[in-house]
Amino acid sequence: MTAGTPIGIIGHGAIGRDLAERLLGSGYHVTVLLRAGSTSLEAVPASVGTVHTIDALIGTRPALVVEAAGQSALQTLAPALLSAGIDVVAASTGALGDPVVFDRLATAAREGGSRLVIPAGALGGLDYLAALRGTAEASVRYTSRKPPAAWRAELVAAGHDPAALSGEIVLFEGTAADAARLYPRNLNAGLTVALAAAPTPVTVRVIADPAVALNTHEIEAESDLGTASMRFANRPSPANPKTSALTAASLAAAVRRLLEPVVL
Ligand SMILES: NC(=O)C1=CN([C@@H]2O[C@H](COP(=O)(O)OP(=O)(O)OC[C@H]3O[C@@H](n4cnc5c(N)ncnc54)[C@H](OP(=O)(O)O)[C@@H]3O)[C@@H](O)[C@H]2O)C=CC1
Ligand SMILES: O=C([O-])CC(=O)C(=O)O
Repeated sequence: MTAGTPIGIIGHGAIGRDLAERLLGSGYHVTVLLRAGSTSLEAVPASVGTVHTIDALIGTRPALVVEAAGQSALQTLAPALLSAGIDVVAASTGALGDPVVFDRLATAAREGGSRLVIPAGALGGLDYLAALRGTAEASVRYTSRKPPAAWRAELVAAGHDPAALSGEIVLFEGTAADAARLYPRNLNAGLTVALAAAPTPVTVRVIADPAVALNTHEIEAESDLGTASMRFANRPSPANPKTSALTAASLAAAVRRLLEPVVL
């Protein structure tokens, strides 16, 4: 990285704001894409550039762009960046559960000579899951376990009082794609696990658990190579309780990995 290397970020919410601070601190020049009239504009510091269109972001000639805005932003904005030869680091990986979206982005990257990068986000251990490819009898289970406060609306809709749960409630069990579609702001991590482990099948469970205080992600893998059990207990972002504070730190690590000469 040379000082002042331009980086783009889509979104300036809990993740985008934290990430921008981290990148500024490392000497990058940051430009944020926000919709005109967005309330997030108020919190953008003077040291960060702002643009309102994808063409204007491309015009800043970013070394790469990080999406931290939501599944629909990834789906609609990433193709133009990838086609223009700009690598995109995607936070909202859940959008890739739709095979049409996945193919559109993969085609844009192939044709533009760029890469769509899937970061670990709120998790870790993706290298282990990727290594299972081609291994017999492999299976992976991912469990998202968050405090009832993170699932207030869903619990009420299912007839539960979020403040009075005596034990865990399984809200969902099924595929990562269905989980990411049903819970677009909470279950990107399940799709990240599925992308890393593919074609190993992944079962996803979503649990509201009064016994946990943190956003907890559990990954269990079994195969001919052995077993793995990983657990990440993340503090929520102060700006958004659905989002783990780890996510912005993980995106900053992904930027370093892509732009610095020694790759971990
Ligand atoms: N991979 C992972 O492990 C994780 C992924 N995520 C993903 O990251 C996303 C962002 O999380 P978080 O920062 O907590 O969310 P926030 O709601 O705090 O912030 C979202 C930001 O994106 C902006 N935004 C939304 N849509 C667009 C758009 N089309 N164009 C430009 N800006 C847009 C919002 O501005 P405004 O609405 O004012 O326009 C806001 O600034 C989540 O929705 C989720 O998809 C989150 C946690 C973990
Ligand atoms: O940040 C988290 O704990 C996970 C999350 O919201 C997501 O996967 O979308």
